[in-house]
Amino acid sequence: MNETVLSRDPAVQPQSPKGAPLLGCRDLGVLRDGRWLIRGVDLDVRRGEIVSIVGPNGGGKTTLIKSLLGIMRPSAGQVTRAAGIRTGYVPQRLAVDRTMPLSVDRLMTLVRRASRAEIVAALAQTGSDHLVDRAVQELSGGEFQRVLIARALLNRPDVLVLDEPVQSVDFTGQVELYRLIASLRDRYDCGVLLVSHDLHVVMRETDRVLCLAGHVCCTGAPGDVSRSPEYTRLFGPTAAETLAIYQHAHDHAHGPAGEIVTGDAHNHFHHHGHED
Ligand SMILES: Nc1ncnc2c1ncn2[C@@H]1O[C@H](COP(=O)(O)OP(=O)(O)OP(=O)(O)O)[C@@H](O)[C@H]1O
Repeated sequence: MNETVLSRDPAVQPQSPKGAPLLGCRDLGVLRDGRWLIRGVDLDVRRGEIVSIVGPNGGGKTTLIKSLLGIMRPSAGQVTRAAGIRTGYVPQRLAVDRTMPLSVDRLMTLVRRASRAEIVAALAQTGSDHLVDRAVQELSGGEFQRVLIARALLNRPDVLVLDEPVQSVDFTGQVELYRLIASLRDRYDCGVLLVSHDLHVVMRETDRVLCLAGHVCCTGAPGDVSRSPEYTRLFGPTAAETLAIYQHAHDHAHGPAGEIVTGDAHNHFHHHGHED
């Protein structure tokens, strides 16, 4: 493992202290085709913390991170970004066709140039340097995700943004991947923003959770987590079986677009509320 190749050069960019806000938004909204995909979202990712965005399909998780990264244009509110920070992004989907012949080495440099030494060093950070000459289409789901994380590390990010990093990975692999992400946070003292469908594995390594269903349903520390039938309905029975679930009382419902619906909430998309 070569720490020096990827280490930050303080002469080039002084690092802000732990806890310093790096990336976030205020009252962020994205309107497309007359529909608010997300609305009124406040978020901060600070140096040294892992923030997880959870929520149902179509809840706007990808929309939020793409807006934070400048890939999608917000329609309301503000993105806040500390001066000079670098981001590393592990997208949910890659524009490259995984069935096309492509080596890991080449995949690593599709978006930004890097030397062979830098590529191998980045891969080593995710325990995948032995894969450098392999064909991408031969990789397992877990190996592929590790390579993508290594690729994001090439940018020496202050904030690592991962959109569903454990997709196509089995349960044990998911635990290992989240441990890896936590160890990268410790090693680089970066902030981490990650998206997940569910709560159960992500909770073990996360500092703060934001539940997004068009708007922020709730946000807080995983220490506040406990079981809740409403969350079981939202995230499925696995979440309830494997982990305490985010603590909040449930007092409203959301319609299909995430809007708050009052009245007979049980007939709606999901039903929950806030303690705070
Ligand atoms: N550019 C766009 N124009 C119009 N609608 C969009 C656009 N991008 C996303 N959407 C819609 O916005 C909603 C939120 O999508 P998004 O991908 O952000 O949700 P998500 O929470 O990441 O979902 P998933 O968990 O399925 O990945 C969806 O209904 C989607 O179809």
